Amino acid sequence: MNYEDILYEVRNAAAWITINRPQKMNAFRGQTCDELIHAITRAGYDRQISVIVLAGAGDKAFCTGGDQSAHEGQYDGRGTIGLPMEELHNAIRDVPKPVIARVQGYAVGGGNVLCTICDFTIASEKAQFGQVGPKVGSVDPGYGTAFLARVVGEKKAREIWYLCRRYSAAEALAMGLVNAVVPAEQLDAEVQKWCDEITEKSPTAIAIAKRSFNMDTAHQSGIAGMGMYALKLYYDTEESREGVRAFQEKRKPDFRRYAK
Ligand SMILES: CC(C)(COP(=O)(O)OP(=O)(O)OC[C@H]1O[C@@H](n2cnc3c(N)ncnc32)[C@H](O)[C@@H]1OP(=O)(O)O)[C@@H](O)C(=O)NCCC(=O)NCCSC(=O)c1cc(O)c2ccccc2c1O
Repeated sequence: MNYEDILYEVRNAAAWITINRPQKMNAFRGQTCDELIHAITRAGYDRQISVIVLAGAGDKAFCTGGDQSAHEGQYDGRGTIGLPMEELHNAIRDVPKPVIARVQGYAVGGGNVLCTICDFTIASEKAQFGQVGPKVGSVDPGYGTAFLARVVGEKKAREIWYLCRRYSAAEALAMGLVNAVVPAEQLDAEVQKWCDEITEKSPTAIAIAKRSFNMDTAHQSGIAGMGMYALKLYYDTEESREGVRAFQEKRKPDFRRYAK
């Protein structure tokens, strides 16, 4: 597969996969997800690779989730909602190698979900995290909600989703969403250090450990697949479209008329 939306580079035994859409704050469209699935699977089953790094190009954003300019009712790709999100999430979970999120800027919406699912997140002091779904007419009915609660606890996960606040790297570290925070200029060196430490270890032991960690929450994959059908129905409503329009028009959404 030729990549247009991502970059693929091998450094020592680490595959660095970078979302390369800085003009869209590294938001993903359908094609981006397909390329990410391909690259993660390629690295995951390449014997020369021991660890995968997921990154975003430029200074501003790791990833800001679904591309709101490629979103009208549903997104522009394949799958139930026009984005093969559940396949992408499963690819990160299923590859027998650790995946590290390298976060230098915004990890927002689906970008924050990617961090949540990755085995590790290493962040610059300038990174910011948060969910935006209920502000823009979206929600992740799978790992982004249920698995987030496993990572940061139920109360914090509900706060993150219901209030849609932004959290600094230090706050993310304190809540267990991030493994390490370093000054921006040390980020790549720190990530490479983690990669090199992993590379020294037994790949089979790590692969079994990863599967074993996944086992406890494996049912969430089924919930996510089913949840996509609910999300599709939601995306077809005026309530969801109001969220997307408000973001595009840079105004506050008016959701009150849809109160249940
Ligand atoms: C990221 C921000 C917090 C940045 O705010 P700031 O005020 O600094 O900058 P601007 O808001 O002015 O943005 C600058 C520039 O970037 C464009 N942009 C930012 N994000 C996106 C995006 N996601 N898509 C397209 N374009 C984006 C923005 O329009 C500006 O462009 P200009 O041309 O005007 O300069 C802030 O931008 C922000 O909060 N962004 C919201 C991002 C968003 O809505 N993301 C989608 C959330 S939904 C989602 O990710 C998602 C969808 C699904 O369907 C899922 C399904 C299943 C599981 C998970 C899913 C999922 O997570």
